[in-house]
Amino acid sequence: MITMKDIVREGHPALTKVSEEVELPLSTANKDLLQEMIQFLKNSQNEEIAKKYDLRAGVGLAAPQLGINKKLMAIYFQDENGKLYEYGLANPKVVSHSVGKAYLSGGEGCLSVDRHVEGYVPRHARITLRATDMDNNPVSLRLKGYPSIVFQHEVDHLNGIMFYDHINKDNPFEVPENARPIE
Ligand SMILES: CC(C)(C)[C@H](NC(=O)Nc1cc(F)cc(F)c1)C(=O)N(CC(=O)NO)CC1CCCC1
Ligand SMILES: [Zn+2]
Repeated sequence: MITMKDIVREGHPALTKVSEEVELPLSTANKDLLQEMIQFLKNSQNEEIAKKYDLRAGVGLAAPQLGINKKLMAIYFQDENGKLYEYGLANPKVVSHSVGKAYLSGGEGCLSVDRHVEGYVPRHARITLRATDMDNNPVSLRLKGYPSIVFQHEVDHLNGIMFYDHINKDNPFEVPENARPIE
């Protein structure tokens, strides 16, 4: 099972590399990896298991965070309406996005960053994301709000981008042009 010791931390080269697209249809190995990544997120949100294995509660995980530079990412969380987002995705791509921006009013963190980095992380408010899921089906997701932020955070990892790369150096809490806060 994946635990925190398997998650590489900032400074590790895998986090700043552009990852490779994976061959389709997904190999058994890549399917198993996506399944393990989703299981980590589920475990991390289970109080008992998280306590037993000292896991940080995570909503998304990208393969580079395991030192694996493949375009594979896992998402697991429920939005404020209780809608479950459970995805193991290969070769995700943001194919279109809104002009408008959005940011989490509390800023962002990262399972690979063991420090608090303050400031707003401006992202696209709405995106359309295309990928292949674990059953080798093409998926096209139209996302907004918190889900849009989570997916963008993970896709960034596949391109070697960390959340703090988006924070305005001169004024971390500057509200980006036509951006809206997500509470
Ligand atoms: C870095 C961490 C603070 C652990 C962050 N969790 C989070 O934002 N909140 C959270 C977690 C839960 F499990 C349940 C819940 F309701 C809320 C997170 O998982 N990530 C994912 C990550 O590091 N991926 O590489 C960071 C988030 C920042 C914005 C989107 C994802
Ligand atoms: Zn992260």
